[in-house]
Amino acid sequence: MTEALRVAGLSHDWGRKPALRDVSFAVPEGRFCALLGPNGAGKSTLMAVLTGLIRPAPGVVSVGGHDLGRSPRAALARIGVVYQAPTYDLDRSVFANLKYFAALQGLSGAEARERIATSLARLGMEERAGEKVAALNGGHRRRMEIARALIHAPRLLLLDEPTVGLDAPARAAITAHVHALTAEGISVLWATHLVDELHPDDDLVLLHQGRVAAAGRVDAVTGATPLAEWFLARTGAAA
Ligand SMILES: Nc1ncnc2c1ncn2[C@@H]1O[C@H](COP(=O)(O)OP(=O)(O)OP(=O)(O)O)[C@@H](O)[C@H]1O
Repeated sequence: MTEALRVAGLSHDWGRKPALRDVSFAVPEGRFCALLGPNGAGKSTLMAVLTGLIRPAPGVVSVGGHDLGRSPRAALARIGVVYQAPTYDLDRSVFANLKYFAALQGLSGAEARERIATSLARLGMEERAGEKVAALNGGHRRRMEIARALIHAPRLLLLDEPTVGLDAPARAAITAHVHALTAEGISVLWATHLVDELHPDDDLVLLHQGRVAAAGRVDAVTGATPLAEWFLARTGAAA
């Protein structure tokens, strides 16, 4: 199977504090991979490396066959990112927010409009294009950010705890929308500490104290044990 992402032997220290230790895993094309870990496990640090904020050494991170350390531009062009902290202009419309991002990607005119419409439709947000972001609820704001991350047609979508602060129905809707993207061949790496966001046939990378503590298909790695119980037993964290 072709790989959308490969991480091989990644370590990172914040000063003298180790945050990631020899992290290795792969996300095949068209798969939803949950990066599951309790607070402080290293999820955001890993996302910072994958999005180029911390540059990895050559040979450590490969995106669709492009080495992030050697060819960051080619690697990053294949990635869409939804950061943990929201980033949008509240006083402008959904369309205007996406148009601004499209322009940053070098897209304009009819092509930009078409990409914006397609991206919003994927998240069930086409009806809201003309609404001011300030008028949207938290779930719709997040869906707008996910649509925005898809405008440049990335093959890999990275999301860092995208449902933080949302109520249960909004979390369920966003989780379902992002799972559905894999049917189009988009690969997803979804950082979370909430086990109910994972499906049994998803891939899972369990990060604990900066190390990969388990990896594989959710149902295969957990066996007969409920995921919440399995997670608690391995990390001591409440799910
Ligand atoms: N900018 C930073 N400077 C110093 N230490 C940091 C920085 N960012 C993270 N750390 C430390 O690195 C470790 C991993 O943190 P990280 O934020 O990557 O974990 P996380 O799994 O994303 O946790 P959370 O779910 O709380 O966001 C923690 O010990 C944290 O204190």
